[in-house]
Amino acid sequence: MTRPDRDDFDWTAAEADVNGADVVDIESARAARRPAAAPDDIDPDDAESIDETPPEHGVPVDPADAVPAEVYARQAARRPILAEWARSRRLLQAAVRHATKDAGYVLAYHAVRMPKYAGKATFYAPIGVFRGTGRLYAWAMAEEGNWDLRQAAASRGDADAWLKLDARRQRQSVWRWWVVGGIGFAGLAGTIVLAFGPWWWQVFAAAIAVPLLARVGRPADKPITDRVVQGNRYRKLTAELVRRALTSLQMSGINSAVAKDANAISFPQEIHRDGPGHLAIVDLPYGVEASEVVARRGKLASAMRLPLDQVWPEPAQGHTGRLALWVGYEPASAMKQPAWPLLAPNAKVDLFKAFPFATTPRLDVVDVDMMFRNYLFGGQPGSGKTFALRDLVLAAALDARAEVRGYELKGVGDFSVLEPVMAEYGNGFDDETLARCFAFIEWLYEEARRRSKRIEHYARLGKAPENKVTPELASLKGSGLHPLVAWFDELQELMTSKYGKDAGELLEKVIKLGRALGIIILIGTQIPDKDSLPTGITRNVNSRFCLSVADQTANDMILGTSAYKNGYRATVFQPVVEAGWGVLRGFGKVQSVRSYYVDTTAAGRIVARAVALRQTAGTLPVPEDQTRTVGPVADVLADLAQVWPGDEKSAWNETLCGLLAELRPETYGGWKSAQLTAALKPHTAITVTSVGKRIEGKQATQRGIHHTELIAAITERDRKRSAD
Ligand SMILES: Nc1ncnc2c1ncn2[C@@H]1O[C@H](COP(=O)(O)OP(=O)(O)OP(=O)(O)O)[C@@H](O)[C@H]1O
Repeated sequence: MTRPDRDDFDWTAAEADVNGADVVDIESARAARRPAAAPDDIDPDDAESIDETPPEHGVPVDPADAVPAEVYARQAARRPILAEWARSRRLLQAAVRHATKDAGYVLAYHAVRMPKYAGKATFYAPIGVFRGTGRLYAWAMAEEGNWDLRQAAASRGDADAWLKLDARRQRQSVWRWWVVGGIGFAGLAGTIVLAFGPWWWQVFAAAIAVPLLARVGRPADKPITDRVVQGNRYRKLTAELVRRALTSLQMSGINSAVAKDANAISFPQEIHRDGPGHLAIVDLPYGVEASEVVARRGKLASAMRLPLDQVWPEPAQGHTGRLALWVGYEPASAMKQPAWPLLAPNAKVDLFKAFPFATTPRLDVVDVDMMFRNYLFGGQPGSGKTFALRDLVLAAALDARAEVRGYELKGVGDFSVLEPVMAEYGNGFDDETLARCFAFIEWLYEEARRRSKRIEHYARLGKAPENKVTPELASLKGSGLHPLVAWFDELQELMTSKYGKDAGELLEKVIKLGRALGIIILIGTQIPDKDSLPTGITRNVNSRFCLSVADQTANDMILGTSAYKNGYRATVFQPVVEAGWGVLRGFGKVQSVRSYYVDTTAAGRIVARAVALRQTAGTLPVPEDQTRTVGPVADVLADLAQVWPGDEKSAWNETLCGLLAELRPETYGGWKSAQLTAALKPHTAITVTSVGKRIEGKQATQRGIHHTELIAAITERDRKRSAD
């Protein structure tokens, strides 16, 4: 090594520095600097094969081994072996159904145009004969093969080259003429055979030959068959379409996030086929809730240029920002809902088991059961709640054990078709019907009390292990624990009448008490506010079906507090147009479903079957006898008259309750003044009022009734009975 010749350099110090440093082998140092991964396939001399990815800085914040392996395994998104639509019977069926439907459509489309096609084909076929012959001749002459070369030789005046090229053409043409000759001979033979063969041979040959010749003879821009116009029947759901739709909702949370990061809307699963449509699971930008998108269903449909009932956004499982957007191949209104399975001639219902009640937008069947449940149906006029409620009553009719009683307080007679199987039925909103309905609720309460005693008895015998009605007890004749289905349509009519307050309180008690005792309450209401539907009832009902409603308050009255906030919004349905659609809650996943549509004729068929079943089981109610078997209300007037204290003109309720309890402790035991007031409500002749009395020289006032009014009520009742 030559040292630089500089006089002022301290060589001794420099040597010492170098001695202190590590001496490194340059090759091994380079090797160490290269990335450890895949050292074999990197050629150090080839710059292009060197991995230039920047080295990772530090370890991951949450090292992989800190998360349990099984959690990782659960989270690992494996791609399915089979396509989503081929993995389940249901999806496969839906896909096949869709394909068949499409094929059927195309077939039908062409079938009706057959005469037109036949005319066109007959017109073009002769042209095809000439054009085909011309083409065959040109092919046999093999003129086209080296035409350009021969032309060039001719223009150059190169006779030698031209002759050689033409000889080549002739050679090619020879075998082609043989082929043409063969075809001609076969054609001739075929024609002779056809001429002498049976007629259908000729038809068959024409069916093949005419379209082929027409195909050759038609101008290139005039196809024989019409185009099957698909229009925008269905728009395939793509990530781009979903992104565009979501950003068109003008939601600041989405738009600002997407402006910063185009991938702020992500898809944890690929968009896949699901039933007759496609499902996109979407992770919305941070902080945006799926419910906010659900509320904008109309805008979403507009952004996709699709009818409203083709677009079904729902909150998805996982987190509140996950949206399940299902888009059908066609609008739900165009998809034919299958017939209600209970219309089948041998369908029966066991109220302890689930039966089909509705279908989802994907046409999956949704089953419901009725035992140990109370139902609340709500929706604005034309939402389809009466029809939905009637479905349940029809199902109940098909269980011969069930006793069906109910009132429709609209007065239209939607349920009159069920009259033959109902032990009690009222229709109307006049005072008398309302009074009967109220008396029925009181009877229900008494019935619940009676049933609780019966359950206690059977529990002691070991026949009701959970102190609940069992299928065996329900079937046991004389147990008095058979399913009792009590339905009320347009209950708001009763709740806003003078009976409302007491009826509400009693019905709440029945709902709470009766659930385990086989009493099933079904309520339909149009105005779900707290005057029309006491909160005590809405709170205690465990199965809810909210059809089209106008606002959030109504929605949450039916579906429960926060339902609207959580994205379960029946406000998105339009009355009449989307009749029967609603949000069903209480059966696993909260979802939008459409109740089966059963018109009155079909309902009549079910009732006829229910009558037959009940005749066999001996449970068909006697039409004339619609009175309840046991009921304090029926006898309370007579009982009061019997216990009336001497010739008093008026009496306090409290005194009367004590006397009634002495007369019939099993019925009146524990009655308070308010209960007597409620029991007397149906009898308009009696007014419970303040009655003053002098007791031991002191004046005291309490609620009570007058004897004259009691007598008047009895007279009126007797008059009505004889008139009936
Ligand atoms: N599941 C359904 N599928 C299709 N159409 C339905 C369905 N249910 C009801 N409809 C239609 O909607 C109309 C209104 O239904 P329904 O009488 O049950 O409404 P409603 O909510 O009870 O209205 P209102 O309070 O005025 O009585 C019915 O005449 C029927 O044609």
